[in-house]
Amino acid sequence: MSITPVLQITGLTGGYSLNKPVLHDIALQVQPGEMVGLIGLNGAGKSTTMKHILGLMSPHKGEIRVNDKTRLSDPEGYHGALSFVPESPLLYEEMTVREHVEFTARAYGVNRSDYESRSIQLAKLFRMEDKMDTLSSHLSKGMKQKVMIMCAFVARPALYVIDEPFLGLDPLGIRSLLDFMMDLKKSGASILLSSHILSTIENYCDRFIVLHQGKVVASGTLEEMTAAAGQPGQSLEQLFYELVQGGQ
Ligand SMILES: Nc1ncnc2c1ncn2[C@@H]1O[C@H](COP(=O)(O)OP(=O)(O)OP(=O)(O)O)[C@@H](O)[C@H]1O
Repeated sequence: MSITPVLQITGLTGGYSLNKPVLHDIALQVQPGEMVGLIGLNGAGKSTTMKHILGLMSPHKGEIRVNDKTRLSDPEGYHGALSFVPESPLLYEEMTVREHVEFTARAYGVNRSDYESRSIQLAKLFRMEDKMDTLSSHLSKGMKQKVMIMCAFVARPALYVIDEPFLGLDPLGIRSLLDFMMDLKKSGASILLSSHILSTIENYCDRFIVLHQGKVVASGTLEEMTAAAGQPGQSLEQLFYELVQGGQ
């Protein structure tokens, strides 16, 4: 019996205007318990792909399924099954860290005791315990990013969509985030992660999808991709460089 992917994108063409698509016939899957790295140069289409998954943009063509549901067939089931960490923090200046996390937990229907235990765990993990009652406007850049991460992780959806989360995080924050994502994965969650820090994600992601100029130019495990390129043993960074430099 085949397993239903948590995220299945088929034939996605999309972008900001109908006559100038940014994404061209994208196909990708994320299986339960899998962490997939979405990599590409600036402007390759990573964030645009994520905006389509989140339903902030509608495909020109193609289909996106989360837990086998589409946004149109089951909007609640679709949106309730995913949470998002954006590239830049988007916070309410007048709300404290605790209020952000609590508000998000309520929106996802997390019960009180789970909210309490998870928020204590996340505050400790990201060293934010003494900032829980601080207004978001009084936080440093990296702390704001940590609030976005804590909000995404207070819920336990099937799929986390995480756009370049390491920017602004200190080395301890990066390690905490990676360790936490590994724990989530072990518990069966799926993660689609975009990042430019290839040397870091190389050791954490199960598979990679290389986007270049809005197209998938390679995908698979590092071993599969390096074998396909005839370069076994290459690092992700070396392979990526060779895959994209020809198209510049
Ligand atoms: N709001 C927008 N309106 C019009 N075009 C946009 C908009 N946002 C992005 N684009 C264009 O879409 C293309 C893909 O951009 P996207 O933000 O998806 O790239 P990315 O891979 O996430 O890059 P980065 O690594 O810099 O975050 C680029 O050509 C960009 O100029």
